[in-house]
Amino acid sequence: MAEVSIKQFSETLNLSVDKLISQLNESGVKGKTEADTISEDEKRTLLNYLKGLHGEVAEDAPKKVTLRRKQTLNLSAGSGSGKRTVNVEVRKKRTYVKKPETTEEVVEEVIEPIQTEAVVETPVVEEVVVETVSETPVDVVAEEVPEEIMPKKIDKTAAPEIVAAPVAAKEDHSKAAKKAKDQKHHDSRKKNDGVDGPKGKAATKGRSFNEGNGNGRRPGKGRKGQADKRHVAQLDNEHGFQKPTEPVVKEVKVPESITLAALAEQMSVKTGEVIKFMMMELGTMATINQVLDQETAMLIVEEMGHKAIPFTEITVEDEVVNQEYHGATVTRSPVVTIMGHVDHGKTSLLDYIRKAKVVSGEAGGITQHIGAYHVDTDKGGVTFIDTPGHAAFTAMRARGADITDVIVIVVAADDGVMPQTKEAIQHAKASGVGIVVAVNKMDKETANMDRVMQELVAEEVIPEAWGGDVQFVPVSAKTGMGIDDLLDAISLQSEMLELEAPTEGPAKGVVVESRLDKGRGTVATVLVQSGTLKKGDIVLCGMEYGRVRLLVNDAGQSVEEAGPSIPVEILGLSGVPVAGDEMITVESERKAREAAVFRQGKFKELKIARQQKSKLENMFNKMAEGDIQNVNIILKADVQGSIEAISDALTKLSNDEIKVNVISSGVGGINESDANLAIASDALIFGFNVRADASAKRIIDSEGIGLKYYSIIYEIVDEVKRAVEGKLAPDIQENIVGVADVREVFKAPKIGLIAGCMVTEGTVKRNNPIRVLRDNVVIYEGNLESLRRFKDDANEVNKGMECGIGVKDYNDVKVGDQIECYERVEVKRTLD
Ligand SMILES: Nc1nc2c(ncn2[C@@H]2O[C@H](COP(=O)(O)OP(=O)(O)OP(=O)(O)O)[C@@H](O)[C@H]2O)c(=O)[nH]1
Repeated sequence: MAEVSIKQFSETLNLSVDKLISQLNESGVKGKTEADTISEDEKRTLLNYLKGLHGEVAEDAPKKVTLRRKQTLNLSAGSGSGKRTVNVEVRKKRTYVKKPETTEEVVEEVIEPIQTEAVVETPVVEEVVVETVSETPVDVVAEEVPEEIMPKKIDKTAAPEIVAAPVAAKEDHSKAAKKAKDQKHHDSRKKNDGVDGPKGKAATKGRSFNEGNGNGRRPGKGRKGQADKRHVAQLDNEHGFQKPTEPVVKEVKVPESITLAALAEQMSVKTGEVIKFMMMELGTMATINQVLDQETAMLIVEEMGHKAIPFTEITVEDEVVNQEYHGATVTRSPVVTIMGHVDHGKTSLLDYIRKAKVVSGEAGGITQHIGAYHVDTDKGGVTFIDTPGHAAFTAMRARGADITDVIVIVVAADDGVMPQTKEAIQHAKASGVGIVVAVNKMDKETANMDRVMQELVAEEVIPEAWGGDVQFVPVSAKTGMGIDDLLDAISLQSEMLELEAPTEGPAKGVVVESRLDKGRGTVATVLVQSGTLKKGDIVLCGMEYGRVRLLVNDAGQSVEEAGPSIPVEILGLSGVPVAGDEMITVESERKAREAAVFRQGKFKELKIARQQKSKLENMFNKMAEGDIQNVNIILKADVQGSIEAISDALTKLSNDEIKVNVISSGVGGINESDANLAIASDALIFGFNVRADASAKRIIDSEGIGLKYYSIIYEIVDEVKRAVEGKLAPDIQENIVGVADVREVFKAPKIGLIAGCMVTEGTVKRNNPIRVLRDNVVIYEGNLESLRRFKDDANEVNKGMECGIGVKDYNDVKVGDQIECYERVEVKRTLD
């Protein structure tokens, strides 16, 4: 806590400077002036002194906080003019003892004795004290009793009011203050409960209104409260502190954590009062911005005379995500992912099953690729995820979508276990999903089932035939041999899983594929997991939402609904969701939109955090601090030679503390799989003379992956080297300023080849260097010879405009190429 001056502290305490100084003197903190600061220790000394003065225990003793609750009931007895109303007051007192060393709280309940004229114990569950407050014929109350003296009608549900404890005016101040303090716990609410003010007779012995505030006014809301408050304040000022009093009991919602200032605002009191209260009652020095936990905040609220209601903040998103899924459950089809080494026949197998089981069964249906399809077999339905490969599986799992029930590992009988087979086994084992092995290409002469079995045993995949629990099925995607057996094996495997899902209630599913279709807009393939998704439903899909305009099944037919384990395309989303995003139906579009907006906001925060982390500079800065030991790099390049050279050079930069790993490399543009791998392994992507394709760009942008393009080997190595060494010299940053698509190529007399282009991104500038890209690979680097709009020379051409480009010293531009215009900027790098 920052030090405050005596003057500031006196203002916080609502006390004159002189009074505070004199109290400090008395407590032993001598020689303070207005401008001096007061330390925490000095405040504590003052607090202990004042507590001693109030007859309270010193600071080290357990702290006691008392909470009271009072309820008033209205009982009627008799009838007609003899009808009597008896006000019953139930009091409950709860004392928390806060021990100094521990946070343990001892809770004891005591009965508050009330001085009354007639005390009767009633058989209520809680211990009860009943006080006869008024005896008035009910019938005459409204008309005949003047408001001034009319007993306030009791509303059983009304919250009690509070005023300060009245104290006999003639008592000397110190005595009065002591009494006020003593009686605060006993009396403060008793007089303010809204049942006081009996006609001409004090409800409480020896504490009539006249005696209490000396003005004869009935205690209640408004002026009475102020009068009492003033009075007590005056008395309390003798000691510099006054118990905060509020005329209205508020229901204060207390979240899991709240700042002191926010809590004060909720109670409509000044922050100073809460600080003072905490100091006096809890012996804690608090600041305005101090965050209080729910328990402490509730204690303060209750003790300051309000009603604390604990609550956990529930966002629309929580509400939407945690909705109940109910209804009768039905057995659902298993969801199968096929994995295996390249060329072992994954696609052929999927195609064979699809052709055999879907097209034949659905005459007229147009088979289309939607990323998943459902087949019916004699043993029941099976849903195949039609995005073979580990990348898709990893991408989904990276997003927390474990949709697969069975993994089929395809191993070519003539090739055996290969690196990606091992990888597939690892993926399957990591996900805990059951395996079925399809030994493919059994039609080939060189097929060797035994060899495959032996090699898989070495990978701890033991066939049933050899006493293990994995079914091995010999198949041929070429001849169709064993395909039915494979489907049977899948059904058997899934029977053991007892797959069930509710068919009613809100639908829930996972996005398997998504794209932006020119004619149809956003198209997402969703695999429904539970409930039934219907046309017209409102859905929340990752960060997108919308009303389902159309549902299309895997045969290209429009359908009305889709139940568990059925894949369907949905149209009508606000944007393109990402594979692996969860889809849920939401009752209203407003809620769906709010949840989507909330997620977008949250995502931005995450993205910023990730971007910060994935920036090369930050990565290396962190390394300098010794945080990061491994730097993972995915390297894509135009030719194999560059990959080898760069990989070698980068790996050699590793030292004892830092390891530079090129975890994946390859020839060609940066694709979706590279981007997913970067997410999964927290890697940076380096593109050497290659660019990211559209889908990779989408992931890179949305996930904030670190991506850098280079065209000179020594630059890439040098930059990493400098960064590793922590010498972040000024950086030459390359910015792509414009991209133009080549639409036509024609020969102009004297000038040479002219590319008729459309600028698709940014601005193409006459004087900037350019590169020619073919299929996302750089094929030429140079400058512009000419840039023309119609017949005129132009310095710049903006996005959406056509232009003619002549590339200097290059005559091989073709339709479909891209001309990328870039600039080099020197960016000063700093270590922070
Ligand atoms: N003889 C024979 N050839 C097969 C069989 N299954 C697949 N092939 C052939 O093997 C080659 C690779 O098959 P794909 O289905 O493309 O293999 P894949 O595992 O999907 O390959 P990637 O998609 O590249 O990973 C193709 O030439 C197929 O015709 C089979 O059962 N018998």
